Amino acid sequence: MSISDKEAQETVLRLDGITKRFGALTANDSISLTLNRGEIVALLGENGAGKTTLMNILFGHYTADEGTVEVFGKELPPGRPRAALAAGVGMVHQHFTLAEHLSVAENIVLGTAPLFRLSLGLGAARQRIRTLSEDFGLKVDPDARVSTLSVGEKQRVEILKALYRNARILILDEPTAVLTPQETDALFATLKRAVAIGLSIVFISHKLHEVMAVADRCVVLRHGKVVAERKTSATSARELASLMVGGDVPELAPSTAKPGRTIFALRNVSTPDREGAPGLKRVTLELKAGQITGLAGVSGNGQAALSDLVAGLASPDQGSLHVEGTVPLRWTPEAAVSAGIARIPEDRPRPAPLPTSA
Ligand SMILES: Nc1ncnc2c1ncn2[C@@H]1O[C@H](COP(=O)(O)OP(=O)(O)OP(=O)(O)O)[C@@H](O)[C@H]1O
Repeated sequence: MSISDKEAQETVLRLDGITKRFGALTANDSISLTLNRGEIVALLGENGAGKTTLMNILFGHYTADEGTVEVFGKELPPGRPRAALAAGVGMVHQHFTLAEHLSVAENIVLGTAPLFRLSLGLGAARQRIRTLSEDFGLKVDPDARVSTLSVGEKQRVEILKALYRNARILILDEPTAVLTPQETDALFATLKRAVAIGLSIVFISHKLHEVMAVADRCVVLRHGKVVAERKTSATSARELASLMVGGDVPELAPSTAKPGRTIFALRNVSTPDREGAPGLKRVTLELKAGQITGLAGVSGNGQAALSDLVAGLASPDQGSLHVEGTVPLRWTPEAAVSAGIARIPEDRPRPAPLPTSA
């Protein structure tokens, strides 16, 4: 089943003149946005541009000061969290909302049927999940316990959950942040299948090459306002970047600096696993003066442990840490600061964890 040109022109979601103020701050400033049937729209904007606020209004978690939300031509009552879901809008959050000890099928059905039915067997549900998995290329075993799944599989469960509730509009909040490149390709294949059969998608992302690969249209927010809207075929990652920041993005020239002496080193360092996050396993790394060292990896594979270690919030269990060629007697946040190390955390509003040892 594919959609006709006429159906493709149908507007399935219309946000009209949405304004939301928090005290003196206008987080959303008269935002209007439409999504058509069979379309993927990317919502772009720097941190704080107002994307989350806008989605919170769509899902009724916040009430807009001005403006309306229409889904399939019907205005949603403001401030009613279930209204968007009931109208066919599904959200796939960056942080999953699954019950780890339940199976995939139980998680998907949870909330759609009374609890006692869960224990009466999930025969029909399981079959429907299998059909949806096949139709959308979302491979996952309905009987697997969620705690045993990879991050990519958990995301597939979240998407299945929305589809099982008959969502015709999917909102994906930074869905590739936690995925490997292969999982990202598989997700994009799923999204293309979904729009080919008439679903519509809002894709929130900062990754411009991904937006260019998957979106039909891009809407750029800056300081709470829609500052531009482009067909993806008529723009470039460079133009989108400058629209997001509101100025030219300087061309990156290759560094001409010559690496100097080693100022910080880890030799065979291991740190304990913590709250489900993996620690480091025998990591060796050298930072030289005049050099930028990049760390590649999907989040959840030890980056947080490394960052905590460098900032003095953790000490090595095994192996050694060297600052300017010497091994500090005690490695604490104070020692790290005195060694000239500064840390800019990923999640600025979240307080830093307390040191695990010191
Ligand atoms: N509940 C709130 N109370 C006060 N200010 C808020 C609230 N929620 C958001 N803001 C402010 O509104 C502005 C827009 O924030 P919002 O979270 O919508 O941006 P965003 O584009 O989603 O950013 P990010 O990518 O970091 O999530 C920010 O300045 C933020 O500090």
